[in-house]
Amino acid sequence: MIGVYFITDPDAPQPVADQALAAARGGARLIQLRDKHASDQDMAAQARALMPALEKLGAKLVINDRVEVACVVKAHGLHVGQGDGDPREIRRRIGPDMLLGLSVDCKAQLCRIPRATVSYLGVGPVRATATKPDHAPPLGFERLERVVAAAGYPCVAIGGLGQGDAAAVRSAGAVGICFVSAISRSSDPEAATRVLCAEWSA
Ligand SMILES: Cc1ncc(COP(=O)(O)OP(=O)(O)O)c(N)n1
Ligand SMILES: Cc1ncsc1CCOP(=O)(O)O
Ligand SMILES: [Mg+2]
Repeated sequence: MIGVYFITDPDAPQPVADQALAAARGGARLIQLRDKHASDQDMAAQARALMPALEKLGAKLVINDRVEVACVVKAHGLHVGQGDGDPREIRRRIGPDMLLGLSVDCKAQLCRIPRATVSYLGVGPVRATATKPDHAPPLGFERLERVVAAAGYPCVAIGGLGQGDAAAVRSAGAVGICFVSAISRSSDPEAATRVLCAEWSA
């Protein structure tokens, strides 16, 4: 069970490091560092600074998109999308032990996943979201359930999710629920994460 998974938001009021630590203190077990504009060097420095503190809090750090950064900092995980490269080649580069997440936005993408490469799937967006302006058409909860049922991999739901959604995501069969703005844009990200974790565990 993955549980609550937080992705950092460089456009939110609080610094990314504060968001990540607050989410981990609030109970998120996976924290993804996502910044479309940071240099690899800045991303690696941010990751190196965060990893020991996150580990102490029982959380793992996942790098978004940047295979090289994930390798250099020996991150716990890497998350890539459909357009971010061949998962088999990415698995070869990161080695057998690092978590590898892959985004899926429809059932048709499932049969193209190379066997024994991916650790989990990020399925969504469930709803439309301003956090990712280039997102695929929203799935809704019914199609989420159908994708999860057909996946054959542990799935986390993502996109437009917030308080009140955990029960529907769990009943769709997902093993985790992923948030950006529900945590990053809260006035108290740690407290917001606690509420989301309590809902997930209820
Ligand atoms: C857990 C999780 N699921 C999906 C995504 C989206 O990844 P991607 O499609 O590569 O889009 P970007 O995040 O790179 O804009 C994700 N990051 N995390
Ligand atoms: C990165 C990503 N991939 C699909 S939707 C999304 C953003 C989700 O952000 P929010 O939780 O604020 O809707
Ligand atoms: Mg990507």
